[in-house]
Amino acid sequence: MSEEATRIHVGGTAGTDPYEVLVGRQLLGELGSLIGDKVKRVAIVHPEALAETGEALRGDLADQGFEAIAIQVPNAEEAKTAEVAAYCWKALGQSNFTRSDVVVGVGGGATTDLAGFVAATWLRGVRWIAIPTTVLAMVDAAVGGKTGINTAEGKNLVGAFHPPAGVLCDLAALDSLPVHDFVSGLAEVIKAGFIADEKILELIEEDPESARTPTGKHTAELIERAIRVKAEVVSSDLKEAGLREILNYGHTLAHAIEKNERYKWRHGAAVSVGMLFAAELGRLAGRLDEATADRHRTVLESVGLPLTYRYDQWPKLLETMKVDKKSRGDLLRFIVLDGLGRPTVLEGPDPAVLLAAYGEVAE
Ligand SMILES: NC(=O)c1ccc[n+]([C@@H]2O[C@H](COP(=O)([O-])OP(=O)(O)OC[C@H]3O[C@@H](n4cnc5c(N)ncnc54)[C@H](O)[C@@H]3O)[C@@H](O)[C@H]2O)c1
Ligand SMILES: O=C(O)C(=O)C[C@@H](O)[C@H](O)[C@H](O)COP(=O)(O)O
Ligand SMILES: [Zn+2]
Repeated sequence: MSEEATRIHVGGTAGTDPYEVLVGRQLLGELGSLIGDKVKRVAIVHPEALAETGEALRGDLADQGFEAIAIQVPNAEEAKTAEVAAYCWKALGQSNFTRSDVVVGVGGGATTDLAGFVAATWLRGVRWIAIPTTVLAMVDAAVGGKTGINTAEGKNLVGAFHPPAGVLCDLAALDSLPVHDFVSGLAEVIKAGFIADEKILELIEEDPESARTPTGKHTAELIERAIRVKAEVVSSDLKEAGLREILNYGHTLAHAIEKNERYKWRHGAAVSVGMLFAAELGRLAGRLDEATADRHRTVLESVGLPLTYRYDQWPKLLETMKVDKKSRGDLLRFIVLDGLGRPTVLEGPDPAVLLAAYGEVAE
C-alpha cells in the first residue's frame, strides 16, 4: 500500500458495518485484500470511458485467483436507468453470482450509484466496493451508501441505502478527467465548504485557477476535507432521518434542472445553480446575510461553474421540485443557511419568495 494514503473512517449506523475511504495514489493494490480471500467471483462495473481500466482490473483480479467479469455500462447518466440495471443483473445471473461474491464500481458518480444499486438489489444485497474516478464521486457519490437510478419522473427516484465495504480514491485517476468534469465535482466540494468547512472556501479563494486542476497545490486537501464532511454526516445519519438532509444543499432545484435537461447537464453544474438559488432563498427569507450569499456567487464563478438557468422554465421546475425526496405531502422543503456552516431546513416558503430567489439565478 502507498505510505501516503489517508484513511477516513465512516462509522456504521443502522446495522451497517463501518468502512474506510482511502485517498492517495497507487491504491489499486489494496483491492484484493478489501475483496477478501473467501470471495470467488468479482464483477467490475465500469463506464465505456474507462474500458481499459475495467479490463486491467479484471486481469489483475483474475491473476489473483478470482473469477472476475467486467460489465461495461454507458457513460454518465445513461447508465442510471432500470434497463442498464437489468443488464447488470443479467450478467450477474449468467455468471452464477452468489451472496458471498462482490461488485466493484469503478467510475464517476453515475457508475458508482448504479453499481451500488445493483449490489443492493442482487439477491437482496451483496457487498460492493467503490473506486471513484471523478472528483465528485470521490468527495460525495461513493461515500455514504446512497445508491440509485433515475426514472422519467425524476432524479434518483429509485434506490437503496447500501454502504460500500470500502472506497479507494486513487488521485491519479483524475489526470484523465476532462476539465469540465473536474470542475463540476468542485460544486460538491464547495457545498461541503458552505455547510461545514470554511477552510475549503478559503483554499479555493486563495487560487481558484489551481483548484481547477488535478495538480493544484490544494487539490488533495480539498478532496480530503470534503470527504471528511460527508463521512462525519453519514456516520451519524445513514438513512437521512435528519442531519443528512444538509448534504442536499442546492439539490432541490439542481435535480429539477437535471430532469429538465434530460440528464445532459452534469450534476455538479446543476448543483452550482441550485446552491446559488438556495443562498438567495435563505437571504430573501431573512435567514442568510448578504455577504455569505454573495460569496456563493464569487466562489462558484471563480472556478468556472454556471450560475444561471432559463427563466421561462420556472413553472416546470417548481412542479418537479414537488417530488423531491425532502418534500412531505404537498410541503416543499429546502436546505438553506442561517449563516456560514449553519445549514437548516426552510419549510413551505412563500411562493413569491421562491420566485424572487429564482429571479436571482434566471437568465
Ligand atoms: N450517491 C450519492 O450520494 C451521490 C452524491 C453526489 C452525486 N451523485 C451522483 O453522481 C453522478 C454524477 O457523478 P460525476 O460527476 O462523477 O459524473 P459521471 O459519473 O457522469 O462522470 C462524468 C463522465 O466522466 C467519465 N469519467 C469518469 N471518470 C473518468 C476519468 N477518470 N477519466 C475520464 N473520464 C472519466 C464518465 O464515464 C462520464 O462520461 C450523478 O448521477 C449524481 O446524482 C450521487
Ligand atoms: O449523500 C447525500 O445525502 C446527498 O444528498 C448528497 C448529494 O450530493 C447527492 O447528489 C445525492 O445523490 C442526492 O440524493 P437524493 O436523495 O436527493 O437523490
Ligand atoms: Zn449531489
